[in-house]
Amino acid sequence: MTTPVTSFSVSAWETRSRSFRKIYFLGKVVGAFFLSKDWKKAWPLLLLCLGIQFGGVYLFAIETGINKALFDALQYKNIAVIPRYAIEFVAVGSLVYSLTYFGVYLENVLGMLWRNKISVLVTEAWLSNDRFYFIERAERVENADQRIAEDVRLVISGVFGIFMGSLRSLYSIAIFTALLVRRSAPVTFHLFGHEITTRYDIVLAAYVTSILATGIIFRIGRKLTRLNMRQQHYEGDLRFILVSVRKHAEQIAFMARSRIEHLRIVTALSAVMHNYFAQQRMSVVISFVMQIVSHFQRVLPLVLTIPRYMAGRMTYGDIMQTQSAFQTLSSSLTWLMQMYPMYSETNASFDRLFVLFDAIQMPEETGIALSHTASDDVSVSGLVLSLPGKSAPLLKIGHWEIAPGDKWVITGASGSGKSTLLRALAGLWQIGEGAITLPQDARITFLPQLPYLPHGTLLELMLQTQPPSKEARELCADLLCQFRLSWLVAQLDIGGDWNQRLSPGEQQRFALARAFVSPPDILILDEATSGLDQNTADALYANLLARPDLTLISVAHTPNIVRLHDRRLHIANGTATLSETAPTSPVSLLSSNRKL
Ligand SMILES: Nc1ncnc2c1ncn2[C@@H]1O[C@H](COP(=O)(O)OP(=O)(O)OP(=O)(O)O)[C@@H](O)[C@H]1O
Repeated sequence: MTTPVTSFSVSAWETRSRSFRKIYFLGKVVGAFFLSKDWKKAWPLLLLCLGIQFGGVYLFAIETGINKALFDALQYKNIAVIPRYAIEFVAVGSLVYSLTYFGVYLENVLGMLWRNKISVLVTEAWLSNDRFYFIERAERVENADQRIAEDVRLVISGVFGIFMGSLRSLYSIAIFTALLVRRSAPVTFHLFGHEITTRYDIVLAAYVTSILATGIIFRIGRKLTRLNMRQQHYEGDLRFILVSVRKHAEQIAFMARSRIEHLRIVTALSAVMHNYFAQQRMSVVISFVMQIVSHFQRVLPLVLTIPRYMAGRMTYGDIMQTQSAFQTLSSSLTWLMQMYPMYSETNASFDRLFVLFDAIQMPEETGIALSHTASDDVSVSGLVLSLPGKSAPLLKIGHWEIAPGDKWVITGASGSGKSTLLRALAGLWQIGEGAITLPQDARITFLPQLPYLPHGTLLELMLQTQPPSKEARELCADLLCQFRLSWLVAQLDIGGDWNQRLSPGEQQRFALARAFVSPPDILILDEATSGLDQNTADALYANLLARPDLTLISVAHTPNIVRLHDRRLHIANGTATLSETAPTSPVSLLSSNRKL
């Protein structure tokens, strides 16, 4: 049983409750950036962002004071001080706006650094110990790619936005509530038969209207949140279909399925469009309600302060300052209360990301012990391969010993478990029981039926992580010639999608050539020459068999390939039997094909 050893590892993960695991993951998302060696970048940036936020709110409060003084000077025709206040107003206003934009820039930088860190860690955890393979094979998580690319971004921007927005709103509420307390007057009203008197009429008006506005918007907004989430889902479905058409272009073209695919795309597009229209209708309603509320909140402080102005208890500047403070307080209160939709969207993304993380951390159900020893032999004993959710075993092998230089072929009917056995040897199939030991110092290379050729030049694809030295280039050229791809030597530096350009048989030859850039001690082939004609397959096998130190384990169906091996593991009725192969010695082939 293996637990992924990653920067996110935690012991006995599966024994913890889901809530614990979620909180742990949230702690990791925050701690992996702010408590890691990145703290030297993270904390100064965060403190700078907070300073700018608080400074901006504080300066805005000062700006409202200057604004008041300016209007008071106008009211009392005190012309001499007007230029000074006007300059101060422009200077402080410019500073507020500059700080706001600089703050947004810094927040974006911090958000991107944080997102990058978490994406790197999640990707590392996903790719470590072949977790991505087990998760895909068991179909445990859908669209892992989308979760890494999209949900990390949404979670970071959501968590950061909620944190910064809440602090800014709380500070703003404190400052502008204090300011409005000074402008408020006593008011008496009746509520549920009780007479209530408060000294803070303007403050009360701001809180009550904000709560009411939030209630209305929240009611309508819940539907919008659902529509937003559905939109993401529909967009994801559309992307998935388009990617799958691109990936399976040839199969679709041969099957003449383009009309069906077109219909699938049109249906997915239609779901995107209809949901988008519903989303837009709801957005218009919400914007309309918000505009009305905001107009009302602009007029309300005037309604409350004008009688005091008329009675000479307030200046014109007081009215202007009160109105501005009232609007800022209302929008801060409303923001704080409207945080719920943002929270629910962030929570939905967090949940999706957590499901992936959880799947990565969960150890595989396993009974097969794979270990590495100092022995040169590969040894299999008491092996039982099972399928998920099925009690009847797929395949049983009592004892199987593979000595260095052995050439084994695995045969059996389709679906008998040949590839599954190879997966078990590679540590990619652990369901069952028994033990497999592999030589610890041997280089083992597995070749599936079709190789993985990501975008790149042929030289990059061949060398993988090795540096492209002159010797390495010569070796690649020689191997391409050995495996009958001499025409590719001139194209070593050409990049592109070689999976598309090369025929399956050429891809198989390329994979064999690539395998010998770092020559393996044990080469395991899963029908890795199935796309070749008999002569070419024979010749390539002759090349492999001519390497006496190379241990070869091949899955093959064709008798000519089977005959080339000196030992055979045959699977029938769920049981493996070991034997020598037919007497056709590969030696004659070797002599005629020694140089391919
Ligand atoms: N992830 C899985 N979940 C459930 N069943 C699986 C899974 N992977 C393989 N199987 C089943 O295990 C059986 C053996 O599959 P395997 O690929 O090993 O057969 P094979 O002998 O290599 O077949 P072929 O010669 O056609 O390649 C098949 O019935 C297959 O459907």
